[in-house]
Amino acid sequence: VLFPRAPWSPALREWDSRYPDCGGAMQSPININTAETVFSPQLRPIQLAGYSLSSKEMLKLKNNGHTVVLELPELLAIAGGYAQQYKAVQLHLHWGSPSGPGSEHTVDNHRFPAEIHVVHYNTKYDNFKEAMVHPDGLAVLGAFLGCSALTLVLPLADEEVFVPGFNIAGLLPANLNLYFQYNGSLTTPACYQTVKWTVFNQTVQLSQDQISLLVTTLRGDDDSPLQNNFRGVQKLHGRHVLASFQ
Ligand SMILES: NS(=O)(=O)c1c(F)c(F)c(SCCc2ccc(C(=O)O)cc2)c(F)c1NC1CCCCCCC1
Ligand SMILES: [Zn+2]
Repeated sequence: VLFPRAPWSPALREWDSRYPDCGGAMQSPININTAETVFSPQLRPIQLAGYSLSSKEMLKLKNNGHTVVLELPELLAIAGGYAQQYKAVQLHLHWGSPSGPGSEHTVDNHRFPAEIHVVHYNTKYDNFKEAMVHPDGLAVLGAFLGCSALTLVLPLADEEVFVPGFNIAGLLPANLNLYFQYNGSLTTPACYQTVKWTVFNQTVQLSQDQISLLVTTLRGDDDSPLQNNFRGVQKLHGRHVLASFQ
């Protein structure tokens, strides 16, 4: 296991003592206060390469006790919007419960039903384990999941299933030009402060029954329902959030 099981109650401060970066000054997620974002016209549209996978590719979908993870082939890459090349590692979700939303980032203190993270690593490093400890090592594309129709294959099984490849770009908003960008961290121990975050402004639509199916079907480590797997928002400590739009 890469990281010991991260206890999801945000109240637990034990992360900081066991993982010093978790108490650092560049932590994620954050609340994005749109009145304080800095419009940066030099931010180019995010471009995805290799995201449309043939159904001959089989992808492992697993419940790792904290979230549902879809492992991605390194074919997928960010081809625009970042200064260096990043290749995909995996995507996973954060969600709430039948009684409340569960995105990790908030916008003007609004929490969305759920949030998808597509994690990539900088190809100047040999692999993501090497990359994740370097400040320019990781790039995560985050998108808010709203409520309307979307066909998202989710593991109803507890452990792992294989699903045929599909167009992973369909899990991200249609408009990749409107986004926020800031320097932050992994939102789970060891909270490495090595992530350049892109959070899209447009939400991706999911059907309500699929959201509720997600939050009630997956089981956590101790077989309790896996819900509210989001970390509380962290202080900016003087960081600026850039916006690709006004
Ligand atoms: N939002 S996030 O990107 O920080 C993130 C989370 F918030 C996450 F909660 C997770 S899952 C919790 C960490 C974990 C637990 C078990 C296993 C396993 O048994 O294989 C693996 C990982 C999780 F996997 C990730 N992303 C991973 C972080 C771990 C290693 C870096 C590269 C993959 C992205
Ligand atoms: Zn995440």
